Amino acid sequence: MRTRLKICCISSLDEARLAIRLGADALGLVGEMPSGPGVVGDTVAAQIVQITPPPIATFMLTSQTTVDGIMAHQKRVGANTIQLVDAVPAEAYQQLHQALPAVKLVQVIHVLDQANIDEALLAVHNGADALLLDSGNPTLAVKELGGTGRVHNWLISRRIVELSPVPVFLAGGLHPSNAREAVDTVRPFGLDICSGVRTNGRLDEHKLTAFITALAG
Ligand SMILES: O=C(O)c1ccccc1NCC(=O)[C@H](O)[C@H](O)COP(=O)(O)O
Repeated sequence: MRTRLKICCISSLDEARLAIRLGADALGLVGEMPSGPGVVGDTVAAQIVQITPPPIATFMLTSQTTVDGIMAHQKRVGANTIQLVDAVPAEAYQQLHQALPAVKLVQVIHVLDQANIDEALLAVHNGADALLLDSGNPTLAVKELGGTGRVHNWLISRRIVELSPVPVFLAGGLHPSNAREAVDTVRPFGLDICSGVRTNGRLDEHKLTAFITALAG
């Protein structure tokens, strides 16, 4: 099965068009975060959603943890997928599904240790439609919720993929030189990439092409 590709931290219409032209399956639009380089304003994010054709998915990344906060963010952006980068209450998934039946929920799990395996399976049990395994650290005083450029323990991620009944994306420190190894080790449904295909903060066509080529090989 082809490994899907989500290009994250899309910061402009031009970056969106480039990612779409090169074959992205999904675009990531990073909302307000406690830390990290990839944030895009809600107005531009909403414009990117408008120009993105099907079947390409638009993932709105939110650090909101209340149903009201998440819904208000979704209303401003209009994406078809919500990526929850922080933990939310167990009941939030069903409440969001009821309020936004056409919108899919992707739960980020920041892989730090074996306990994240149970955390991942619980999120699926509670209603997550997919998982995204990343390298942040929500326990810090200023939370890291993504965009770290760091690789985590892929063997834990591999175990989550083996146990998960829903698709799992792998993120964190991916770049053209480790993309193939990541797929072979973890066997995810898709890869998610931000800093590894950027130069001076901008989406870099050459790096993205190299990443896609590595993935295909
Ligand atoms: O990029 C950010 O600033 C960011 C901050 C907080 C949450 C998510 C963020 N980025 C979006 C992503 O999901 C990244 O694609 C993912 O964390 C991988 O990033 P990288 O390690 O740089 O490829």
